[in-house]
Amino acid sequence: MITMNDIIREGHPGLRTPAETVPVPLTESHKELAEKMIEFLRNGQDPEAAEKYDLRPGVGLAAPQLNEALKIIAVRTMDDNGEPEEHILINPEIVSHSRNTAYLESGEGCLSVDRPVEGIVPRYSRIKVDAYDLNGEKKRLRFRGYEAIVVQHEIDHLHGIMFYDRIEEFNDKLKQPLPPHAVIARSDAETVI
Ligand SMILES: CC(C)(C)[C@H](NC(=O)Nc1cc(F)cc(F)c1)C(=O)N(CC(=O)NO)CC1CCCC1
Ligand SMILES: [Zn+2]
Repeated sequence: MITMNDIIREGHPGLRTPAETVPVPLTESHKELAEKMIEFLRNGQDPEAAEKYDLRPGVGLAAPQLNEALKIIAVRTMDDNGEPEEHILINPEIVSHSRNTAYLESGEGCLSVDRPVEGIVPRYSRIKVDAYDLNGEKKRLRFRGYEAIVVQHEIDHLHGIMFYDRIEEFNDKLKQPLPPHAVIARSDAETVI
């Protein structure tokens, strides 16, 4: 099983290595890796397992964080009814997105970053993603709200992009604040304008 020791931290070149497209249908070993990634998120969100194996409560994980330069991401968030929603996305591509942007009011963190980094991370409010599932079936998914932010954070890892690469500085030259973004409260993950 994956534990925090398997996750590489900032400074490790693996986090800046662009991931390779995964051959479809998946090899057994790539399927196994994807399943271990989603299991890591399940364990991290189970208080007992998280305590027992000392896991951070992950909502998303990208293969490069395991020093595997492969286009595989796993996402596990709660839907509006508090039910877990899991996605394993192979070779995910954002094919279209909203013009609107959104961000988490409390900023973002990362399983590969062991320090708090202040600042807002602009994301698209809604995205359309083409990807393959574990069985090699092609699918087109739509994400919005908190889940869209997690998926964008993970797809960034496939391109060697860390969340803080996107933190905008207030444009002090013009002394103007950033253009209006929809703010997503971490708790209810509803878009609050
Ligand atoms: C870095 C860490 C803090 C562990 C973050 N977890 C997280 O936000 N958990 C969470 C959030 C809630 F709103 C409610 C809840 F129950 C648990 C996370 O997994 N990631 C994923 C990651 O590092 N992927 O590479 C960071 C998130 C920041 C924004 C999107 C993903
Ligand atoms: Zn991350």
